[in-house]
Amino acid sequence: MAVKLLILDRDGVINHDSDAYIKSVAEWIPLPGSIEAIAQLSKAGWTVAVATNQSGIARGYYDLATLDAMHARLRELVAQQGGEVGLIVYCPHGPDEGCDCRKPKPGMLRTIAEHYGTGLNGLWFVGDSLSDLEAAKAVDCQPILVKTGKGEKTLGKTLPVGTLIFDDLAAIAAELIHN
Ligand SMILES: O=P(O)(O)OC[C@@H](O)[C@H]1O[C@@H](OP(=O)(O)O)[C@@H](O)[C@@H](O)[C@@H]1O
Ligand SMILES: [Mg+2]
Ligand SMILES: [Zn+2]
Repeated sequence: MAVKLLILDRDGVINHDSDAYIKSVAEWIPLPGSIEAIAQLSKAGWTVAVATNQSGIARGYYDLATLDAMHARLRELVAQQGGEVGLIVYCPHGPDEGCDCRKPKPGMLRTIAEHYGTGLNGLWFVGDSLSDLEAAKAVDCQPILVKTGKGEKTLGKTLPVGTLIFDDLAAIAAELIHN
């Protein structure tokens, strides 16, 4: 039986993104339909995990307490709709630190798969940036591009072979729940 585990990028997929980074809970604003989509998936038996680059920590734009508060808010909103959010993994490092977790490296995807005791092959990883899709490809996940956030801009780039494209997270939930 296929593992019902969906991995999501955060900024630009779950919530609005900003070139000025998302620096506070007040700036962390869900995209239309994203909370409902996560709740519906959860109630349909899917585990929804998150893998997010958060270089704003390394850059000093916000601290870990603020980042945790954003994720508590996400969990609270999904719980209000009767669903739950699974493991949230973030990379707090800057681009020049050479860590193993910053996308396009697949370290966070590996962490999530190990946490749930599953392989990565074919797991859907949903992102709005090319680095998300490249991370997916690196570990044989299925790269999924949404047009929200930076997705429209990413559409203009050369995408990994096999990338599937959806308008938004709601469309992905509809596809996974009803097929
Ligand atoms: O989309 P996810 O991975 O959830 O998070 C992306 C954020 O960490 C930020 O990533 C930054 O990229 P750099 O980290 O500066 O290259 C910029 O793209 C920001 O606009 C964006 O808010
Ligand atoms: Mg993103
Ligand atoms: Zn890292």
